[in-house]
Amino acid sequence: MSTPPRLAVIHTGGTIASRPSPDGRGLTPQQAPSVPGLDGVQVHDVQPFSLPSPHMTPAHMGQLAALIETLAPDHDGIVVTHGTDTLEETAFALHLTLNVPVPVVLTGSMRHAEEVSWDGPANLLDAAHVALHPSSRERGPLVVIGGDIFDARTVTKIHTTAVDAFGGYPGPIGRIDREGRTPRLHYFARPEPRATYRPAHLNARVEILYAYAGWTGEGYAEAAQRADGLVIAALGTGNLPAELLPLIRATDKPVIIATRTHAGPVLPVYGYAGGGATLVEAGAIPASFLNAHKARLLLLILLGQGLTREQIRAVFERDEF
Ligand SMILES: NC(=O)C[C@H](N)C(=O)O
Repeated sequence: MSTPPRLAVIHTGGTIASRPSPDGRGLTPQQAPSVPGLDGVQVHDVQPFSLPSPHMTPAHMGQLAALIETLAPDHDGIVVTHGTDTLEETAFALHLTLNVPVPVVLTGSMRHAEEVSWDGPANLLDAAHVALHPSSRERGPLVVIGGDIFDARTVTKIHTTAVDAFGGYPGPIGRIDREGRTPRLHYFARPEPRATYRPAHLNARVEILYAYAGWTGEGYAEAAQRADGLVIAALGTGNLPAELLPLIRATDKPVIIATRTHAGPVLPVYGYAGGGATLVEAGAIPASFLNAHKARLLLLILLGQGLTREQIRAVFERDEF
């Protein structure tokens, strides 16, 4: 007789574990959900903490990575339930640091267990099927919501309330549906090799500044003084008002230029003061296609690994993530 597949489900909180709190103060994580209808699978539930995802920190992400590494040798797949607000950050931190042979799939829900449109069970079952599927191997951590399968590098939350709350350019890398009870899973591309990192710590201070028309650098000097590195959610292809150029030139810590635009790369093409080409000439590092909060995690991890500004530049320039 063949041994049943072994699935670990790590519960971390979020709406998928939430209900209205008895004191009437709103939703809070209370009870981890169980995977519905997974016949013949050995499920091992683990709950390292139970947090609303706005309370997640890089330290929790590191704790989660260590737990996954411990569980991986004895399981065929791992599902992580997580609040959706910062799910993409945890997924990307795991993408950058985890090197385990079994699929790791993050999921959550947008509606809680007492709503008519409760999407937790279906997302959890989809995530379990994806995690146990052999074609999910070697793809890095995945995110499964509403039947769509996303890569941790590109996935982002795109809606505050809709059930299909996740997207990101260029979109899902696969799809899971069910024919009756049989899962039907398709990937649209083959797995790619990926760099992983082993930071000694996740304590670097990396702050994000958000650019806007008329910004003359308010908050920049203070942030540059106290942080180990900065990320700027800049404009368009990575441009800023002219006043930022001398401030960036005077900063010897890494300054990463991401974009507040929701899709597309940062490219140093404009040569006016504050244009992307002038920022790079002044020492800034383009974030490629990473959004600001993912660029922040990559910088935090590279700083934790002790890389210099030029080594950090090389990682971003070569898309080694
Ligand atoms: N849908 C959700 O999970 C949102 C919730 N605020 C969280 O991220 O914990």
